Amino acid sequence: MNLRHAAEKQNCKVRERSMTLLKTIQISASILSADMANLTAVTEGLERDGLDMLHFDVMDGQFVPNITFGMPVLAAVDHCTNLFLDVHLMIADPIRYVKQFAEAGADLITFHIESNSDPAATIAAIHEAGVKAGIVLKPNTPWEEAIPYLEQVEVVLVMTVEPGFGGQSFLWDMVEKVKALRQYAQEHGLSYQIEVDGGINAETAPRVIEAGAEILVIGSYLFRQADPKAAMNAIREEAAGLSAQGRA
Ligand SMILES: O=C(CO)[C@H](O)[C@H](O)COP(=O)(O)O
Ligand SMILES: [Co+2]
Repeated sequence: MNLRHAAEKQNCKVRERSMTLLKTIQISASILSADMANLTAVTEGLERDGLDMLHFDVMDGQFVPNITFGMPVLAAVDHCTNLFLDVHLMIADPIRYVKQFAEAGADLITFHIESNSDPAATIAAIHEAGVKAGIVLKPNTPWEEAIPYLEQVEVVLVMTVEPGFGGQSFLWDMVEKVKALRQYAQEHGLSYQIEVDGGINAETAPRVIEAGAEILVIGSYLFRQADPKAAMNAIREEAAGLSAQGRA
């Protein structure tokens, strides 16, 4: 019995898979900072609060010096939520696991360009599995290394901390990388969305939005909030204000 079949036996509602990213600014909550013992309740609460996506940080202890969770956790959450599932693979040779993460419910799979799988083949495998594909750049990887793949991907994820751990401080130099990727998309008529991940909070969010980011991964900041809905709305209002001023 595969994971999807097994999870369907649970008494959870079946999620309608959304294959479109509709809103201008989307918030993807990194469950790395969530109360893992109460993941279903946390997910349901955030969905009610208007969250757009759930971000799964998959770490293997090889590509990054930390180990988190894999397909079984994704499959269990998939069958308890309608939220879009954003899977960030921080693993060696990610192409090996594309099919399994797709079967477990991923809507978007992002993988590191620095990993040892061929990026073009990995993007093709993700698309073949019926899932949106994205490439991830570590802070020290120049944005230009993404150029050969930018026509193929739906998302480019700019790491704004070193991958491996939640709760780190935002690397301000990454704002220029986001700007460069936004400018390249405009100049070449490309439609990839820019996602940022690491150290996003009320202070850093406006700066990355202004630079051109559309998907914000928020972990520790969101899960620290007494009122996550108010925190998400404040960031969206700030984004709307920047947009009205022509700054985003
Ligand atoms: O990919 C990640 C770490 O490798 C996490 O998604 C990221 O760090 C989010 O957590 P926080 O908002 O606490 O920085
Ligand atoms: Co992440």
